[in-house]
Amino acid sequence: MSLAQGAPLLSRLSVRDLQTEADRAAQRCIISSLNKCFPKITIIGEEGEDETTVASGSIFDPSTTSLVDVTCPPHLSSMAEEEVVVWVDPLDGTAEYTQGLLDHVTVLIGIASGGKAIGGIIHQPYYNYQNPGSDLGRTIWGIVGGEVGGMKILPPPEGKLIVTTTRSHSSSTVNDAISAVSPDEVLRVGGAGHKVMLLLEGKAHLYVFASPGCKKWDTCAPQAILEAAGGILTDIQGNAIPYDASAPHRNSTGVLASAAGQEHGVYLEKIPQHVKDNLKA
Ligand SMILES: Nc1ncnc2c1ncn2[C@@H]1O[C@H](COP(=O)(O)O)[C@@H](O)[C@H]1OP(=O)(O)O
Ligand SMILES: [Mg+2]
Ligand SMILES: [Mg+2]
Ligand SMILES: [Mg+2]
Repeated sequence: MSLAQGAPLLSRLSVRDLQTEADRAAQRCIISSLNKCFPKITIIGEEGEDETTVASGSIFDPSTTSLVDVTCPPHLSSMAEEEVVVWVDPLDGTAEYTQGLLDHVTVLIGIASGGKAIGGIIHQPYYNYQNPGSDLGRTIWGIVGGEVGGMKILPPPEGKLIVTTTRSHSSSTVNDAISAVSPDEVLRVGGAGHKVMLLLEGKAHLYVFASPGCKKWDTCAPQAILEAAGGILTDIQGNAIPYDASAPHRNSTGVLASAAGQEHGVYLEKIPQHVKDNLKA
């Protein structure tokens, strides 16, 4: 089914946390398909486990895609299937999706091993939806220590600082962290996947989110692609985010991500102590 078909069937998990039939159907499709091809991996999806046992009807076969032609970096080539943890966000940017901001929506599949993000896919189903005649949708992927594909990586403009952050989960702590880095421009857009894509496309230098709202399925795929492209994603204290299967789902200490070539450590030092203290693990 298309994502748009799910829009009317909206559930409300909390005032700030929505779920649509599109979230549930996309997760059923992705997890059924991955389970079929890779029965020994651990898959953790945003929308819970009970939804994943029933196949949605459309199952994809990864062996038919061009990704199988990609050379695996040597440090990953001997990994056992059992070591792999896949974090699935079937629809990132649900709030924006329900409001018709379709280009903020992404599908995130993050691959981890040894607690680290090692690979990721960001699918942006509605890319170009406002440009009739252009190809609709795009899929970006990356392997840490290997290649990035599906888009041209561009550097952000020099001589200014553009920060991207949440548009639907703001707070005074979120805003204090942004002010502290003195941005020239702030892009408030939806979705963790979409914001990291702005870093990859050279439209923003930094992604600042001093809030516990993001989860591992929001950051695993974007982090892997960003790192493959030379960028950095940590929590707001500068610590690595753990992606092993027993890690808490919530990124309780926030997110700071920087495009390739940016001084991640310098921006971390600018985040005020009261913001860091508000986001204790
Ligand atoms: N307070 C929150 N409650 C639930 N999900 C959140 C919250 N804050 C962030 N998220 C998730 O992180 C993503 C990025 O946040 P934001 O767009 O606010 O920057 C959101 O699209 C949402 O993912 P999802 O849409 O998959 O539920
Ligand atoms: Mg959600
Ligand atoms: Mg999400
Ligand atoms: Mg989601």
